[in-house]
Amino acid sequence: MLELDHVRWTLPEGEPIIKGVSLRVPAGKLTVVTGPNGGGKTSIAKLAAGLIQPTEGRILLDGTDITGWDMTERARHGIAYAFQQPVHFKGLTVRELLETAAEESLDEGKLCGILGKVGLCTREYIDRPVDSSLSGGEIKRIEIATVLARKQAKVLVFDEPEAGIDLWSFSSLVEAFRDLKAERDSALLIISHQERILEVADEIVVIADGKVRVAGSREIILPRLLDEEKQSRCPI
Ligand SMILES: Nc1ncnc2c1ncn2[C@@H]1O[C@H](COP(=O)(O)OP(=O)(O)OP(=O)(O)O)[C@@H](O)[C@H]1O
Repeated sequence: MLELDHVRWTLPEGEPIIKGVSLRVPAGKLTVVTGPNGGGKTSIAKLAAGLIQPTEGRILLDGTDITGWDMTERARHGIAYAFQQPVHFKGLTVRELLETAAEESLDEGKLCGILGKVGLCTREYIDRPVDSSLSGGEIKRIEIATVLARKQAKVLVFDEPEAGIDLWSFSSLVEAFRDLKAERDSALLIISHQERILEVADEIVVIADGKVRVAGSREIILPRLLDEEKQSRCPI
């Protein structure tokens, strides 16, 4: 389980962005963080992955205080993170990237299986270099695939996996999240605005203005959010 315990994150200039957030991402469950633009969702994902450090509060992994650990240390201990804006891994092919993530060599069948989950069904991708010859949507999907490939990961964090992804690939991705929940005991944290991702959540946390506005089971929170949306009101 990943826990944020009264976490605050303040910019060096003194502006508070995350204003005392506590949340739990239990193993074997899918927790979706949603809320209005600029509310602090990506900042929470970055705090979880160790890209930024809290100004106050603690971050715990299975009860161990990992607040001071950087991203590399957290990755080594099983926290995998797919960025909202994907990064390029210069000089690596798709195969090398996925094998590095999986920490084993993967045959074509396994590689295609992982790529198929993000809608990249053809074998031609396997030996392509991960560089600017790939489209933004392809890079994004390959990055998500590297997180899916990390079988040993305890915590998987996806920041807006829907961004820049076509409808067909998105459908595969929603199925991949369903499968992840069913097949693994990892804690899943997804930042998303998408109703179809909210529909597969176990828990939903609504973040606005750097605070948790409401949190609870999907059965309780989703109908409220959809009702607010119909009335074009902010979910707070
Ligand atoms: N490094 C930074 N410097 C200055 N402002 C920042 C920084 N990081 C985040 N912010 C600000 O903090 C607020 C929260 O940003 P964040 O990216 O966490 O929001 P979000 O909920 O993920 O938004 P979106 O839904 O648009 O992706 C925004 O107003 C953003 O401009």
